Amino acid sequence: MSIKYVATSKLPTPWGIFAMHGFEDTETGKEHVALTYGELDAKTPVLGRIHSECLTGDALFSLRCDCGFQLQTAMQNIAEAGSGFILYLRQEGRGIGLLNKIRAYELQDQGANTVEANERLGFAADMRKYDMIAPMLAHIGVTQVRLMTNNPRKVKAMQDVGMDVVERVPLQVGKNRYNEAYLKTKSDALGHMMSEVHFNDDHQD
Ligand SMILES: Nc1nc2c(ncn2[C@@H]2O[C@H](COP(=O)(O)OP(=O)(O)OP(=O)(O)O)[C@@H](O)[C@H]2O)c(=O)[nH]1
Ligand SMILES: [Zn+2]
Repeated sequence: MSIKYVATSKLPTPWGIFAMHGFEDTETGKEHVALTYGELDAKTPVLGRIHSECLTGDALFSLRCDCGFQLQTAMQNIAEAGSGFILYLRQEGRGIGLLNKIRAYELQDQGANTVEANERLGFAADMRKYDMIAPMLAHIGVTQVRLMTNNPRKVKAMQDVGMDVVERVPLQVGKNRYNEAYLKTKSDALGHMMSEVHFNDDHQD
């Protein structure tokens, strides 16, 4: 793993002006982004999120998952807290890539769940790696984190690279009729920590 810092710019958003730091993984060619807001202090726990790319949810308004809702809520929470970070990791589809995720969605349209679909395509349920987070967090000066996630593997990934996860902050948003089964599978088969949540909207067919 070789992560190279490339450049930093401003990123104005509906929630405030973030700084956007670009990184390149020179082995895979993947381009990752860290967003920071406010002053980050290595001696103080910082509110943050590790977010895996989901083109469909983050950019195309898909209701099949909760990704876009989580990203927006995380950015809003950080702005309200006055400081924080988001690592936006380019590992679409839990690491299988966009086109394989569309293949997996096709199988899900025929009745498979999110884990079965991956496995039928010859992939593990979750192919993500988190070894890029250590150099990215070192660059932005974060060592203690209040991590917004429901995924215990992300907490472990941070601890494995020496981060102090002082708190896990649940991030349960965006439940709707189209992602209800997906969220249940995340909880039942992928180990996500989800309590019963109410629907956030009532989208009709
Ligand atoms: N293979 C596959 N990937 C999916 C599917 N639905 C969503 N994804 C991907 O799952 C990933 C979700 O990432 P995150 O939101 O960072 O994380 P998470 O593991 O759900 O954990 P949280 O931090 O609790 O949100 C993204 O890479 C999505 O593209 C699916 O049905 N199949
Ligand atoms: Zn998604």
